[in-house]
Amino acid sequence: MTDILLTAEPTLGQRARTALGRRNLVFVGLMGAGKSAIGRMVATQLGLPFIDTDHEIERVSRMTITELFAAYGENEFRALETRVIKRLMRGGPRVISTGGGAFINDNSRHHIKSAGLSIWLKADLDVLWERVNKRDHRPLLKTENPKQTLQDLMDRRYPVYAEADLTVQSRDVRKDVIVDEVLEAIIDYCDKGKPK
Ligand SMILES: Nc1ncnc2c1ncn2[C@@H]1O[C@H](COP(=O)(O)OP(=O)(O)OP(=O)(O)O)[C@@H](O)[C@H]1O
Ligand SMILES: O=C(O)C1=C[C@@H](O)[C@@H](O)[C@H](O)C1
Ligand SMILES: [Mg+2]
Repeated sequence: MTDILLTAEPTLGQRARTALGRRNLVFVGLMGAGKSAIGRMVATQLGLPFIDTDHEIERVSRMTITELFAAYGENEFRALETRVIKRLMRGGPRVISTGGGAFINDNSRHHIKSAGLSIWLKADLDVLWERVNKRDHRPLLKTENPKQTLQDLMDRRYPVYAEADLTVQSRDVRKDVIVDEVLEAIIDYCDKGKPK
């Protein structure tokens, strides 16, 4: 029994955890990419706490994101989002899923880059649309043509998300497939530059 334990290979999650070290792992990408769902599962595999910035903003403000946008507008929301991200990046390591616009904001992106390994969950329009059109709690998509709005956001934001350290393609496959690809990507990225 003891022999089996001593010779067991580390799991993908354990290898990724070692590679990550003290850094936070920060998920970025558009609404519906899977930052919250995949982020939570990755945190479990890494044995790290998970936090979602949208939830944290709602907790500290005691308002929903929709109420915040309606009462104070997007600029105030972004300022609050930056403060929350700055605070979260000081602690850790943990897995942090950000709201869709967080990495686009210069200040928030700066804080993320300074203390985190960022990972972009990239998805094409049809995958995103299929996921977000079922619920209507996203203020930026309350437009005449939300699918076109999503396309416009992709056009504007994808060049900025591309600045993330890692990219994993989010698509219509089981979530654990994406989780494993995230863990592999962390290991590959952190092993780069190490002598073989
Ligand atoms: N690989 C996947 N296969 C099927 N469904 C998925 C997959 N990844 C995520 N989903 C589902 O898509 C929906 C949107 O995912 P999620 O809420 O995690 O996106 P998000 O990136 O956090 O979006 P937002 O920026 O709006 O918070 C959820 O219902 C989630 O369960
Ligand atoms: O893409 C965005 O700008 C947003 C995404 C959501 O996660 C929320 O943070 C909010 O609805 C704004
Ligand atoms: Mg989310």
